[in-house]
Amino acid sequence: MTAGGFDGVERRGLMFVLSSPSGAGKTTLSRMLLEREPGLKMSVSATTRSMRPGEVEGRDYFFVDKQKFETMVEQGELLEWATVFDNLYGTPRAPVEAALSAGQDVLFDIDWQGTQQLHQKASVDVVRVFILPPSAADLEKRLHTRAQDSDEVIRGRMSRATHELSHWAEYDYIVVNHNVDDAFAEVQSILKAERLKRERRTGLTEFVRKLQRQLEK
Ligand SMILES: Nc1nc2c(ncn2[C@@H]2O[C@H](COP(=O)(O)OP(=O)(O)O)[C@@H](O)[C@H]2O)c(=O)[nH]1
Ligand SMILES: Nc1ncnc2c1ncn2[C@@H]1O[C@H](COP(=O)(O)OP(=O)(O)O)[C@@H](O)[C@H]1O
Repeated sequence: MTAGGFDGVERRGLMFVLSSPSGAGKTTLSRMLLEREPGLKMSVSATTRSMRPGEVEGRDYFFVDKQKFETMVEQGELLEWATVFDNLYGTPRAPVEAALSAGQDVLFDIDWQGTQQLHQKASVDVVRVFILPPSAADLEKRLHTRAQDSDEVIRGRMSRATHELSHWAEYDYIVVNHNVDDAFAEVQSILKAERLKRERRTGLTEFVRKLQRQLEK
């Protein structure tokens, strides 16, 4: 799991997790990160929920039925999985392992249950970021402006928000999404700083040795 360091120092790939109550802005921030951050690949989850207008199979999710999802669980094909809003969601293992071994970082839009499972499996490689909405009224407004769910589904998402929120303290970083450009800048800074962490930079010893040899000449 060695990522080509952008400054010539090899490092281990990391798993960058964004969680939030539904509607706080994870999908928006994920898309911005993927557009602007080279070396970052989205983990596309499998889900039993139905496709929303505008969603694309294989880009937003792999849409599967319950039977197929259960087979994936039985065959150990999922790195983590959980039930959210009465639907099943899970992270296919193979693409994550392939991306990490090809030297890429992986971005996850998963809930607190999945984050806990990933952290148990690979704690040092997992960076957990929780996105907060500025207020409950903003959250509800965003769910309505997204215009992809019925009023009943939105009510369900709002009532679940309290539960999702209660897990905020299990995360390494908290970003309040008032303004999308500011929130994006914060998330991007977290990624940049985490990429520079000494413990991930497997090539540092060799790099410093080389520097020392140069200095001794
Ligand atoms: N544990 C887990 N949660 C997931 C996965 N994929 C998506 N989720 C979470 O499921 C929740 C519902 O996702 P979705 O139906 O797309 O609605 P959204 O909240 O509007 O993005 C969100 O909290 C996602 O982060 C996954 O593979 N594993
Ligand atoms: N800072 C923001 N201010 C206003 N609207 C936002 C902001 N961030 C996201 N949105 C909008 O809120 C809605 C929900 O955002 P989305 O990224 O789909 O949230 P999530 O993936 O967390 O459910 C979308 O319509 C999105 O364009």
